[in-house]
Amino acid sequence: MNLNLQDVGRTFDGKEVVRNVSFIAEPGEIIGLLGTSGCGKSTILRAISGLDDAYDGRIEINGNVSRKVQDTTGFIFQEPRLMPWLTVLENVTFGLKGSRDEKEAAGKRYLESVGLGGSEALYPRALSGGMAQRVAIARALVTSPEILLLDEPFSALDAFTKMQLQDLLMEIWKEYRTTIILVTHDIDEATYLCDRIITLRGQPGEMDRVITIEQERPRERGSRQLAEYKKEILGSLDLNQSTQYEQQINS
Ligand SMILES: Nc1ncnc2c1ncn2[C@@H]1O[C@H](COP(=O)(O)OP(=O)(O)OP(=O)(O)O)[C@@H](O)[C@H]1O
Repeated sequence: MNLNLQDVGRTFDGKEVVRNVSFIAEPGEIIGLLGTSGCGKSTILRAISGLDDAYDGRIEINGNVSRKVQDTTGFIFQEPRLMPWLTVLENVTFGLKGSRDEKEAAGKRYLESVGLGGSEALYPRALSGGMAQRVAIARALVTSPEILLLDEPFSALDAFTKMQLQDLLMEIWKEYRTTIILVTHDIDEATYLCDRIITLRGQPGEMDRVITIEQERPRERGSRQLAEYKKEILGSLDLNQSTQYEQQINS
């Protein structure tokens, strides 16, 4: 899946919040969008997703312009957004086309691949935050998306679960080679997962740097090389506009 953004911008009620965002994501590439709060990361993701069609500029998916939600796009949000009255398996297969047997088989397969084989009959209330987010990942994958849009998918999780799910995402990516656009506040997460990181800054948010992470996978968390990238990214962010990164400067 090739994704091409050309001069994408967005204005809400006369207020410009995103300006001139352009980049190409090659098939299988993982691109991180990083920037201080309010610089327009989620707005860009919503434009790519087709959930918002009132943006300026042009977004092409595999060479086609479309302002509608695509079947080939999967979403994972910060919170799992599961339906409490449906079982884990029903949550994953909800809205899927095909016979009941086909849907169940697909749901089970993807639950297995996120480490939740055997949990099909549970209800969301019985799940930990990490398990619930695994269900959300399975639900996104079950449609065989060519592009995955991730909006701070792990930021509500504790540090340990977060690392487990980042590694799970890497395993899934190795298998399916899905193009991934990842919005995150976590610089370590971005340097660990992404091929390229786009930093955004200002109001309206504009692209500042595009940083290619030239490191083989699997990467080593906390390595000297990733620390160098982190320094470069911190140098690009509007830190005086945000307290969000203070903790990350010191870690
Ligand atoms: N539907 C909307 N109507 C009006 N303003 C909006 C709307 N959606 C977003 N905005 C504004 O656009 C700006 C960018 O918001 P957005 O959520 O994209 O930022 P963000 O970088 O993802 O922030 P955060 O990191 O805090 O999630 C903000 O000033 C926000 O208030």
